[in-house]
Amino acid sequence: MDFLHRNGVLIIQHLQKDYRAYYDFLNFMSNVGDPRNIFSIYFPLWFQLNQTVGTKMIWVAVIGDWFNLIFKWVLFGHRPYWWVQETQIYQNHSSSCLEQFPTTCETGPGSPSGHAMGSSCVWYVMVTAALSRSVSPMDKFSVTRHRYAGGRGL
Ligand SMILES: O=P(O)(O)OC[C@H]1O[C@@H](O)[C@H](O)[C@@H](O)[C@@H]1O
Repeated sequence: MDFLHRNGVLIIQHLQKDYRAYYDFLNFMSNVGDPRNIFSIYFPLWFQLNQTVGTKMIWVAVIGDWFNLIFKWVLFGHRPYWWVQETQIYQNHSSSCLEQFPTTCETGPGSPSGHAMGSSCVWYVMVTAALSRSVSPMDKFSVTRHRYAGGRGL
């Protein structure tokens, strides 16, 4: 497991150092996808616009959270932010310093990340809903054009 955590820390450091310029964008994406928005914003909003998408949203929240809870019980994983402080593998106090953010200050088991699971589900439902809304008018147009061309024997 130490191998996995050590590489996780390296990846976090790489992201925190080399992608600092994208901080605002990544933070925005993370906040928009925050699963807590499902109940207060996305479900009521999407249910008015499209009941199927609204229902999908609520199922994603319930099933996703349930799976995350089960996985957390089974894996009971460390969080990188406390693992770097406690592990003995870094010699002479050379442990890495990781920057913390309000969303990473959690006290429960860290693996798998509920935020990552929830956000990807939220983004998946919203992007597929947006794509199907934008693709449908084009499909209707091409079907109409095909029929028109067929009717004229073209
Ligand atoms: O399991 P993680 O990654 O710490 O994320 C859990 C947290 O994810 C956040 O997105 C939710 O708003 C919190 O309610 C939740 O506790």
